This record gives sequence, C-alpha cells and structure tokens, in this order.
Amino acid sequence: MKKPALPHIKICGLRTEDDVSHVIEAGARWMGFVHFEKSPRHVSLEEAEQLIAHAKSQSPHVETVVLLVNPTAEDAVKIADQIGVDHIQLHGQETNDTIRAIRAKRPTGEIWKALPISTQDDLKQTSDFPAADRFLFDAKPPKDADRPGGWGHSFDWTLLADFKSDRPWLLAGGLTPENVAEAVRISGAQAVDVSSGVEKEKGVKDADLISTFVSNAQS
Ligand SMILES: O=C(O)c1ccccc1N[C@@H]1O[C@H](COP(=O)(O)O)[C@@H](O)[C@H]1O
Repeated sequence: MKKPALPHIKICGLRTEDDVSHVIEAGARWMGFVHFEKSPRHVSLEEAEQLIAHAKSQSPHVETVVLLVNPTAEDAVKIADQIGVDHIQLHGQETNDTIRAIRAKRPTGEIWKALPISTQDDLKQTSDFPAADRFLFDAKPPKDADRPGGWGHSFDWTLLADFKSDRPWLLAGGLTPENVAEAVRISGAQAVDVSSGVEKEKGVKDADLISTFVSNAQS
C-alpha cells in the first residue's frame, strides 16, 4: 500500500536569524514573517528583507511567506517585491478582487487566503476566492481581538475530515508539538502552520519546540 505523503510544515512569526536557521535545520517547507504592527511577531520591512536574505543564503529550497492583514493590492505587491519574499499570505478580510489585482501585478509566487473557521459552513468561503492559490484554515479570533490570528486557539479538526477542495490548504490555529500528530490524523491535513505553539514566550520562538513540532507532525 502507498504510504501517505508527509505533511508540509510552515513555521510563522520568525523574528531573528537564529529562528530562520532553526526552521531550516528542522526541515520545514515554509517560513513566515508577520508584517502587522499589532502583532507581537511584527517585523519591519527592513528586518523581513534581511531575514529572507539570510534564509536564502542558508537554503535554496526553503520558501518564504509574508503575512499581511488587509493590505491594498498595491501595498502587498510593493512589500513583497521590496523584501524579496516568495509568497503572500492574506490574513484579514481581503476580497477576491484584491487577490486578482495582486496576481495581475505580481505573476510569480502564490497568494494564500486565511479563512476563520468554526463551522462546516465556514469552509464554503473557499468558493468566494477563485483567485487564491492556497487556503489556510485558522480558528476565529476572540471577540474584540486586535489581530485576526496568532492566538493559539484551535477549532474542531473533524470539520475537515471529509472536506474536498480544488486548491491545497494548511491547517492552522492552536497547533503544538503535543497535538499536531492528532490534528493531522483527524483533519487529513497535508500541510500545517504554527506560530504560538513553538514559542517559549509570546513572540519568542524556541528551537527545541520547532524541531519537535516538525518531527511530531511527520510522525
Ligand atoms: O501571529 C500573529 O500575531 C498573527 C497576527 C495577525 C494575523 C495572523 C497571525 N498569526 C497567524 O495565525 C495562525 C495561527 O497561529 P497560532 O499557531 O494559533 O499562534 C498562523 O498562521 C499564524 O501565523
């Protein structure tokens, strides 16, 4: 019988060159940089540019992602081009028109759309985004939250068990080294994303948690 492929992994919210090196050593496919001032993981464009250059100097394979919240299409393209990132993750209330406009100005790299999920019906939002290359399913943020993600909260993974999509997707929200294997088994996710679950304190990544997360996700 054919073995199922190992899930792909994204570690998000990196802020230092050490974080970048630890993610490469652990063997994750993607690394994410948050450019959103209200986030404890925010990096400036200059910092993101340096970290991405560092990543590319360490590994020709690792793919970089910038996380933006409600940017205009013009800003998203300008930012992505300035920092030299591969892919753009939109984590706010962006529309399909914004994704189309980004695509028109930036033909390379993927455009990801994060969607907040708490019910089966929420998964139908995918049909509102024909221009997105990849989806990221995250838990809904707390009421009155000042940022739309990175809360360490999970949603019901069984919602994804029979979900069929014409685009690839990542499972996110509240994943940790302890729960990621079960999350993959229950949801059938072929890719996972984590931020707070691999931090020793808010906004500070931990090398051991990163490497344990990657090996447990692929166990
Ligand atoms: O990490 C943040 O601060 C953040 C800010 C704004 C939007 C999204 C953010 N994080 C992303 O949310 C998911 C889940 O994170 P967690 O593992 O539950 O902490 C992930 O994609 C983060 O990168």
